[in-house]
Formats: sequence, C-alpha cells, structure tokens
Amino acid sequence: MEQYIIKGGHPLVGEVEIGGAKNAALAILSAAIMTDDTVLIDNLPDVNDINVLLDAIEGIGAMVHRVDRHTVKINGKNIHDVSIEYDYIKKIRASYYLLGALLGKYKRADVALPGGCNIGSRPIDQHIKGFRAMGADVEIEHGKIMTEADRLVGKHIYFDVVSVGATINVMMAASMAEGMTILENVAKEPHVVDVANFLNSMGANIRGAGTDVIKIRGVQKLHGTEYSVIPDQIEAGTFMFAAAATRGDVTVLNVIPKHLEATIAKLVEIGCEVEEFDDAVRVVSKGNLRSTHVKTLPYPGFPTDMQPQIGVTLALCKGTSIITESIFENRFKYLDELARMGGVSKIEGNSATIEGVEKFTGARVSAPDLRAGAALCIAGLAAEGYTVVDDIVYIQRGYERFEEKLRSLGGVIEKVSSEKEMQKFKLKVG
Ligand SMILES: CC(=O)N[C@H]1[C@@H](OP(=O)(O)OP(=O)(O)OC[C@H]2O[C@@H](n3ccc(=O)[nH]c3=O)[C@H](O)[C@@H]2O)O[C@H](CO)[C@@H](O)[C@@H]1O
Ligand SMILES: C=C(OP(=O)(O)O)C(=O)O
Repeated sequence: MEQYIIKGGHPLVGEVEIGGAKNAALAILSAAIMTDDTVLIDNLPDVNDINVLLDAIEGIGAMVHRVDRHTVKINGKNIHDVSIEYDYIKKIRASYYLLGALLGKYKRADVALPGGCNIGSRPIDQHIKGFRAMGADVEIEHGKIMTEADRLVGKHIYFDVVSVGATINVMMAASMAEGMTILENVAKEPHVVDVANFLNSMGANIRGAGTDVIKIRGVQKLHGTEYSVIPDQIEAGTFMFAAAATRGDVTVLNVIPKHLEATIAKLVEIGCEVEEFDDAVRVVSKGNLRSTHVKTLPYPGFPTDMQPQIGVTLALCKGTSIITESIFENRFKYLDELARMGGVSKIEGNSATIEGVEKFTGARVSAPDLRAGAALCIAGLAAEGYTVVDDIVYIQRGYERFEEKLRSLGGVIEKVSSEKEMQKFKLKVG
C-alpha cells in the first residue's frame, strides 16, 4: 500500500501546469464509442479513473490506441458486447456514462452499478427517469442496470434534481434518439458544456449546454473527430487552496479562469491576493487569513469537489467558518482526520463549524476519498513536522503526478510503500 509522507512548513511557490478535467474526460471517452469512425482525444489526464474506463471500453471490443500519456485514439466499430462487468468498473463512478453511450448507439446496454467515492448515497433515479422517458426499459438486476429500447424517441424531460451525471448521460442517449429532446433543470458545469461540444464536433445537434435547458435534435449517425479536453478546474482549485494554506505564491497554468470564479471569490474573501490572466491564475497568500462561510452548490456555485480543500484552509484561518454541504451528505469525513493534526470542528447535519487554529501538527491520517485525500495533503504541507497520508489510491484516481507537481512548487512530499522508505525520506530531508 502506497502512502504519502510529507514534511510540512514549506510555502508552495512557483508555477504548475494543470491537466485535462477528469470528469469531462470520462464522459467524452464514453461518448467516443458512439461512432464507428476513429476519434482522437487529447489533454486527457493520466489518472487511474481514465485508465480503468479505457480498459472497460477495450474490453467490449473497441480499439483503444494510447498515442501518448495524454492522447488516445478510439474506434468503436468492432464493439461486440454491450455488457460492462462490475470487475472492470467497480472503482469508478463515471462508468454509468457507458449506459447513455451504448443505449444511444445500440439501443441496449447492461452496465454494473457504478462505484466511485463514498461521499453519499448517490442514486441514479434521474438517469433512469430520462432513459425511460425516451422509451427504454430499465431494470436493475444482479447488480446491473439493464436497459433496452425498440426505439429511442426524443421527449421533454424535467430533472427533479440538478445532476451532472444524469444531464450528460441522457444528453448522450438523446443525441442518437429520434426527434427532439428537451432537458430542463440540467447541470451547467463546464464539463457538461465540454461533452456537448465534443458530441457536436461528432455531428450531434445539441444547443443550450451551460444554461438550464438543453435541446437535442437526434441524429442517426455520429462521425469521427479530434478533440481536446478542458482543463481541470478542481485540480487547479486544489493547488490554489494549497497555495493559500501554506502561505505560498502559486500560479496555475493552462486553466480557464471563468471556471474558477467561485474558488477565486472565496480565496479573496479569506484575504488572498488573486491575479487572473488569460489562461492562468496566481494566488498569493501572506499575512493572516480570515474565516468565511461556504455553501456547496451546483455550478456556478462553489463546487462540492472543492469543499475539503477549502475546509482545511479555513481550519487555518482566524475565526469561525461554517461550511454547508448541500450536494453529498458524507463529505466531512476529512474533518475527523484533521482533528488528529489539531483541527477543531463540529459537524451538525449538513453543516460543519470550523474554528481556525494557528497551526496543524503532522500526524498519520487516512484519505477517506479523492478530494478529502488531496485536502489532507494540503494540511500536511502546511503542518509542523511529518504527516503520513494512507490510502492514497483515492488521490491517484483523479490527480496526475500529484506529489511531483507539489515537489516542483517546493513541497516536501514523497510517495513511499514501506516503513523503511519512510525512514529514508526522514533522514534525507532532516
Ligand atoms: C464522475 C463525475 O463527474 N463526478 C462528479 C459528478 O458526480 P455525479 O454525477 O454522481 O453527481 P450528481 O451531479 O449527479 O449529484 C448531484 C446531486 O444529485 C443527486 N442525484 C443525482 C443523480 C440522480 O439520479 N439522483 C439524485 O438524487 C445526488 O445524490 C447529489 O445529491 O458531479 C458531482 C457534483 O458536482 C461531483 O461531486 C462528482 O465529482
Ligand atoms: C467525487 C468525485 O468523483 P466520482 O464522482 O468519480 O466519485 C470527484 O471527482 O471529486
């Protein structure tokens, strides 16, 4: 089992290149099998979730050619199976996108119920509602979602909750349905827009992505394309909060500042200086930081995927902060781990009250999920002494070369897999 060992107390300083958005890329790779032509996708993050999904796609007969670490060619012509087994995709959430993609193209799909981070109950009723509305039968049996349609017909669908996954999934299936589908109360996240742009570049006819209503006129066939995934706003935000918490000065490169507005607003509120450029954002953190309140909301609100990262930062800000988590009920687990490092907080329902402390002290902690794991690394980088983060396999789901990027900013962090390696690291860094 690999762990991170971190020697805290070094402000992060410098520039860091941000990769492609995991959550856009997962949907785009799934959509890529909807044509029989070859699709080239670039700016993919080289993270475990992507590799698991590529293996699943290859497993059903698609050609997957990894051109380099960030580029892949996919051809879905020889898909011989529309059944995705649990073993392939138990670790990832986005496997459910194969439902929309296969249902749209072949009018049939059997996909094991998705995995992903244990951050809440994560129902998929809205995905199913959308598929059923378009005429598909959907059954859940033996751990699989089985869906089939004689004809997939466009419909007017109102989502009861704003869901990224349901919006993208139903949009994919609808792009190869008969006639017009209108989706209301949809998610507006940048990755929803990115997937719509990708499908349109394959010949789909999707309008309105990024607003509350998406209109999709179904087409019979999609064609090949070349596409570059948008930058990962969550990876960027993670480094921005790491700069804030370690009192550093970090510029995130290759980002779309517009996608980072909620993050930037909170950094400014707590007292950081933030400079925006065309495709970069600089965060300077000096002097005392002050508390604030945060509520997670669908885009353009403050992202739930950034809640733990702001949480550890607020735990080092003067005063009392309140975080309200309105999307996933199980996203405060990092606060128990942070308590080992001196963090002071109280959770009541979907709110956490965080009392700022002057410093954290290094301790052994465990990553409860992807973003919480990244947040605990930030805490370790800001703490006095050594922190060991266990269960980093979660972090590896969504951050490419996380420790290398942190090291390039002056962070003292190493990936180790034994007590011996840990001791060697301690001897090396003193
Ligand atoms: C792979 C991927 O892109 N994951 C992201 C995606 O997850 P995911 O797509 O699973 O999250 P959703 O946007 O669907 O979930 C939002 C809310 O809607 C609820 N809900 C969702 C679907 C449904 O059918 N019924 C229902 O009630 C969920 O329980 C949650 O409370 O968006 C989340 C919210 O931005 C992010 O935290 C995840 O990182
Ligand atoms: C929760 C996340 O991912 P997933 O939905 O794949 O579990 C995330 O990216 O923060």
